[in-house]
Amino acid sequence: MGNIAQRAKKATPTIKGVSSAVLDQRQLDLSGLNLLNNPPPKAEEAPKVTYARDKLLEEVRKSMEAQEKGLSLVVIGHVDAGKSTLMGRLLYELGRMDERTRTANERNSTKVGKSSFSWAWGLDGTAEERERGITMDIALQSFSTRHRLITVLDAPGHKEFIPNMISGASQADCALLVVDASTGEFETGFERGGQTREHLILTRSLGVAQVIVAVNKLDQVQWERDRYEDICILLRPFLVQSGFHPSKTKFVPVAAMLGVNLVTCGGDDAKQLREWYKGPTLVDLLDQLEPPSRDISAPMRMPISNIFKGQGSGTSVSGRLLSGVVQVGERVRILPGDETAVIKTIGVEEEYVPWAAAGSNLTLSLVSIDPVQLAVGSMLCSPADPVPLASSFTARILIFDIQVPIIAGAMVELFHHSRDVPATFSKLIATLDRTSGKVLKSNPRVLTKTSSAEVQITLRSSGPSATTRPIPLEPYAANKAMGRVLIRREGETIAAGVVMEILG
Ligand SMILES: Nc1nc2c(ncn2[C@@H]2O[C@H](COP(=O)(O)OP(=O)(O)OP(=O)(O)O)[C@@H](O)[C@H]2O)c(=O)[nH]1
Repeated sequence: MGNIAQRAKKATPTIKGVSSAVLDQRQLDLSGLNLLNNPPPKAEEAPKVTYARDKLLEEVRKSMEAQEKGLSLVVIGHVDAGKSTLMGRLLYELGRMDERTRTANERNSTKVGKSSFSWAWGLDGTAEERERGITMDIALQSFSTRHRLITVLDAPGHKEFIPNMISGASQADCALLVVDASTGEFETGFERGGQTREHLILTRSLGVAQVIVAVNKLDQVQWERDRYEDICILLRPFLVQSGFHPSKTKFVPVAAMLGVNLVTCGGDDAKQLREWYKGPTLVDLLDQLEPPSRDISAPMRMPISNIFKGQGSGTSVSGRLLSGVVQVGERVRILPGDETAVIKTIGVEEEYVPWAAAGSNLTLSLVSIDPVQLAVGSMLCSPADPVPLASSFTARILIFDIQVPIIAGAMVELFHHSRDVPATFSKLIATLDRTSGKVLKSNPRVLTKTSSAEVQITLRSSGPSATTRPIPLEPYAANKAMGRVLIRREGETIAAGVVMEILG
């Protein structure tokens, strides 16, 4: 959880329209999350809500119309494609990283003999990440373009961190795929087993429909136009096959380390690129991303993706608000379990706010709750409209390019937002036509690669003594963001699907 916790530690939020006396108290609360010089614990008072629900919805609608259009972006791609470098350099070019931080990053990365990672230094937060030169957790940053406020989730490229990547992609509206144009490197990432393919399929399966492909490290191939175009030609059909509409797929040539064509295509380093490229920069493309529609009138749903336990001054949780609205003082139910908590503060983008709407990535500090009741993967929801708990359900799934076919009884890992639980394909109900969804065969014996099927999935206990705990899950028809699942087996993603019916 390094990065987000660090961000909370660094953040000194201000509250729009709130007096400084209140601000001080709230700032104290935030520093309380990080336990450094905490004042002695005090009994927590639960604040009261400000708005009646109708008034709040009205307020949210008004403000959404007036606001900068916000969206969250997951940065995906094969290990070492240059994702962290690209984000570090982009933040610097946009004035989100100051010169002092940049020099410190450069000095620190050189000190440990990893000077080529200096741009990634600020994003790859933990000591282990820096030592290994890879991203393990999801780093959260934000920046503004002319028309958009973009929250960035920098996902780890390394194969063993795919579960973190799933957690990142399930919080995103759009994706930035970084590919390495160097000779042989694009091919390695794109081969079976490379993360370029897997990340794209996963991201699309989790509902992300727009993607920008940054073809990076063009300096390594002498800025060759042919190399850039060959990569686009190889990727286009694969993107369509993975379910990205061509109109929602954009390509851009860049060299992240040199800062070429991120914000501008000026300067000496970009001279060779300018000879043949006259198109938009990366930021131009980011600025044109379509903001997604937000489901604000649906019941509140927020899966917990991180927890920061305080000593005395409450506990904070972070995650994406999938649907609905929340406000300070509101009581929320935590599922699974019977507990409720009261929202004391809402942090969005290093600012405290009185309310937040679907689509925002939030840090909520909670009171009137014993922190042991909170777990990563638990769901916060409105007490009046709790999420159903499921230990068995039917789903329509799309099977990936697997080598070992799936049979009834196959043991798998089920991923739903930040949660993963052991499960079994308890029944193979039917194979389906991939396009029309019509039943091709009832009760099939096996499911083979790239087929579509309806199956029954049942959770199982993780050990002989453990009992199976149902998880909060909803049919896709009731709540799109709540009804998507991914299925993995032995470290490989084998299928993605949508929940049809909760059986119990
Ligand atoms: N020549 C060149 N090297 C680059 C460029 N962008 C990144 N690199 C180098 O590529 C290496 C990997 O960069 P990272 O940004 O750490 O890659 P990543 O995709 O974030 O890697 P993971 O976090 O491990 O998935 C570093 O040595 C960078 O300096 C570029 O535009 N040109």
